[in-house]
Amino acid sequence: MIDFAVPSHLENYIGGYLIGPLSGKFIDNVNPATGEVYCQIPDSGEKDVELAVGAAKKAFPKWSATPAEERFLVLNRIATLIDEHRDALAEAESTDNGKPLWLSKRVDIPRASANFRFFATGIMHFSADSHTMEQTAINYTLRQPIGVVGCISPWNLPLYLFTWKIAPALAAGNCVVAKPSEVTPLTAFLLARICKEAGLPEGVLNIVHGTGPGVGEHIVKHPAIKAISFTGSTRAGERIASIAAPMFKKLSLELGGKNPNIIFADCDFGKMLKTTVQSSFANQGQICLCGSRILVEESIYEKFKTAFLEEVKKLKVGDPMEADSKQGAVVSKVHFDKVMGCIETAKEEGGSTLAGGKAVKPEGRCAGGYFIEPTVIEGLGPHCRTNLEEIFGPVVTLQKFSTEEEALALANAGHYGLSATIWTSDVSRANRVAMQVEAGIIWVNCWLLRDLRTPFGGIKNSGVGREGGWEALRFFTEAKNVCVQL
Ligand SMILES: NC(=O)c1ccc[n+]([C@@H]2O[C@H](COP(=O)([O-])OP(=O)(O)OC[C@H]3O[C@@H](n4cnc5c(N)ncnc54)[C@H](O)[C@@H]3O)[C@@H](O)[C@H]2O)c1
Ligand SMILES: O=C/C=C/C=C(\O)C(=O)O
Repeated sequence: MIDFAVPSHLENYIGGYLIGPLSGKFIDNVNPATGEVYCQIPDSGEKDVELAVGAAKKAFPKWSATPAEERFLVLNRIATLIDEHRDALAEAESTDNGKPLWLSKRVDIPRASANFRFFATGIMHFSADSHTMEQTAINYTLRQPIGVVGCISPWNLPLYLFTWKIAPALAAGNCVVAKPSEVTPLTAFLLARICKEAGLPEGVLNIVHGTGPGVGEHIVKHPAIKAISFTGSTRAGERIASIAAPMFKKLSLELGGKNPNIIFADCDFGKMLKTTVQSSFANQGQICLCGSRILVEESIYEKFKTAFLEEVKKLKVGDPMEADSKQGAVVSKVHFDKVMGCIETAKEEGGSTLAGGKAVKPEGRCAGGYFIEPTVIEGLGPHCRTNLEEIFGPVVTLQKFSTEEEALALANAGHYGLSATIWTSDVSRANRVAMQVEAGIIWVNCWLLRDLRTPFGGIKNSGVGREGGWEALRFFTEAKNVCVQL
């Protein structure tokens, strides 16, 4: 039986054991929907990372030599246990993060089990190349696990993104030192209990809780950790690259976005409208793929604006545990202040607030929580802070364009290049625009439709490297070519 009760103090998972931080220090963990502290998180440091690396190094020879079929079995058991305990995990995720419970149940937790299942099965099909030099030689390429790798994840999709890194790393035969966000550590802690129950050998996965500077940087700096997979802000990505690059570590950086949602007049208006409400405000706008810059063709601009505002005003913001709350709380007081500050900046820059713009104060249990109205801003050009900087909250802007060239110029303004959505029923235009938008992920007439086999990642300041499918398994392995003369 796995215990899903939340203890007063979360623990690290090192060498197969759940243990407190060596310093004995903890950080408050706040429920953002109520503003109340509900448990303590280890404030781990360099020594805890050292312990975790030691455990991972010790486990590596055996785990890397374990047949893929056996790695499949244990990772698949983890997937099954996540599914079996979906409700408890979803409740933990929503309590920790503030997102609606229905969203955790429908998206976050099912995706976490899918990540394990996908890479568990994937590793049994993973293969490498061979190149024949006619009559002369044959080259074959080995794909060997790297050793100990580091995985660092953010707070917006906590278990979803944590497992998206850990699963391919483990499937490929590596041992992992992982750090979830200190803002949302609970489901990673519960995952440790699941891994024990599933029979994951000790030391194969180690989870160290704590802050970016306290734990994350020590993972990045550790000489025995040969690859870092990081998802988070562009600023932290820069810092990580500055440490890891001179050490010649493999790096995968999934960073911020300021994604355009390009709406042409010939689109399926109803479908576009429904999806645009989601791509703007799902998870309180705290998804790196949210389309925060809505670009609309002039001829339908007014029609779109009226219909969109009508839908946005219907979105109920409130207690994440209530089934009719379309939006819950943003993740923390710090983030609440940041997003409210961005709304102020938009006003100072001359933007008009068409919807939202204010904090929401629900009655009862959530009176002390961090809730923000879905906010729509108009009247700002592409080069202001509001349209250049990632807000990562329930705030979108509207801009209009009259030609395809203008749409592209607006879409490509700025330094990010993560994703884009294109709405049109002209297939040639969809392909033409997709070719020219500067982003790593393009959706045509849909949003966040995910096939886990596809390469996932951004260009420009949105990161380097790709996750997903073979890309992830290639990232977590070293290619070694063997050339045999015939
Ligand atoms: N591209 C993607 O796939 C993707 C996905 C989700 C979130 N994000 C981005 O993440 C950001 C929001 O998440 P966040 O606020 O948790 O990001 P963050 O960069 O503050 O933190 C992410 C993680 O990195 C750790 N960290 C922070 N500083 C570090 C350092 N110097 N060294 C090592 N680790 C460090 C944090 O403790 C946390 O675990 C947004 O910018 C969002 O766009 C990107
Ligand atoms: O907030 C960022 C969302 C990232 C999503 C994925 O990495 C994914 O769907 O695989």
